[in-house]
Amino acid sequence: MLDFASDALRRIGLNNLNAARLAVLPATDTMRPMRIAAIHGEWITVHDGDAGHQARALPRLLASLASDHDTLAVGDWIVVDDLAGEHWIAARAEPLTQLARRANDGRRQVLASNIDTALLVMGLDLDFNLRRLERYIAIVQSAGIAPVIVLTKADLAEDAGERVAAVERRLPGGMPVIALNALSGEAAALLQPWLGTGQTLCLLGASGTGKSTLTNTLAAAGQESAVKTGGTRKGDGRGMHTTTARSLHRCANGACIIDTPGLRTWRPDADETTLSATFDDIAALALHCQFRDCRHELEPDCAVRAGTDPDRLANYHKLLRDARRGEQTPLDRIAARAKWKVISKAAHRHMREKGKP
Ligand SMILES: Nc1nc2c(ncn2[C@@H]2O[C@H](COP(=O)(O)OP(=O)(O)OP(=O)(O)O)[C@@H](O)[C@H]2O)c(=O)[nH]1
Ligand SMILES: [Zn+2]
Repeated sequence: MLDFASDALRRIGLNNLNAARLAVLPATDTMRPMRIAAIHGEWITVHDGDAGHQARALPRLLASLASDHDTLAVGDWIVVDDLAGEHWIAARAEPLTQLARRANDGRRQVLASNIDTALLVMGLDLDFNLRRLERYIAIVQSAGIAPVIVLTKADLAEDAGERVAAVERRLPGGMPVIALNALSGEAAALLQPWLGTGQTLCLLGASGTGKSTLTNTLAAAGQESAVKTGGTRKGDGRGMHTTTARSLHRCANGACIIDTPGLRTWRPDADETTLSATFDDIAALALHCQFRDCRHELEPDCAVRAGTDPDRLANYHKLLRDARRGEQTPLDRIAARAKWKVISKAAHRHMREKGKP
């Protein structure tokens, strides 16, 4: 039986849903539940809430994941076995969420697992791009992760109020939009609703928008509250560490932040394939379309149109168009428009001729 009673695990993000998925894994007395905190090739840093350990994954676990086009990722909950003094990852709990992208070689690459909330960080100063923000939202939501829009540098921007209003107008109602100064301790108070025990967050956004600054501020707030409540740690005597193990940071009220190099360098507007990867359901249906190169627009016997919510499909088409446009040069764009003109003229002519007696 695995032991989940430990507060230490809660501090690195264990919640009831994850615990339930860990509980169904086959486990022996020598196994302990832990979380993946960093991956460097074969060696994986696993954390038990008190300390990090270096571990490797059992080959049969890797093989079974690979056969499902899946891999281990930072944030995964796992059970670790102690075999002759070495740590081995024996099993992985089915992740609640996975943020993935399609690698250059076409393989699915999981960037992080079990993230509840993504803080989509955008600066109110220079980096202000609503389109990119919408793309982050689409990808994050399609992965089952809740987006929270965080507009940093509220202290620097003169027209902050106007820009916040512009974001709110553009996004669907009810989407949280928080403007703040990432350097100020106040940031933790504003984000309090998403920082509860057992919550895991990640920060996504362009370079220089304040992700590190905000992570440090939230982690420091966690430290303060631990001191305030008299929280001392038994064991290794290293004191309360904010950086748990490279990419897993503890913050206020028991939430934690995943900050891996993969997430840092990932951009939602990278390419078309990244985007398609987040619409796995469409990719799966597309295998059953009559035409191999079906675009799921007007083609006959399209399995995607038959099996997908029209609204979701429209959104998918729109995001793809945007992605392509982002990759086009101005000349490409003119050529694409000219091509459409020719096609629509031909279609009109065809209709007119068909209409003749
Ligand atoms: N005044 C002010 N400065 C901020 C705020 N947020 C970030 N900064 C500053 O902006 C600069 C960039 O912030 P970072 O936290 O390094 O940005 P980042 O998103 O982590 O950038 P990368 O590491 O390149 O991805 C730093 O000099 C911060 O001090 C803010 O809300 N107000
Ligand atoms: Zn189709």
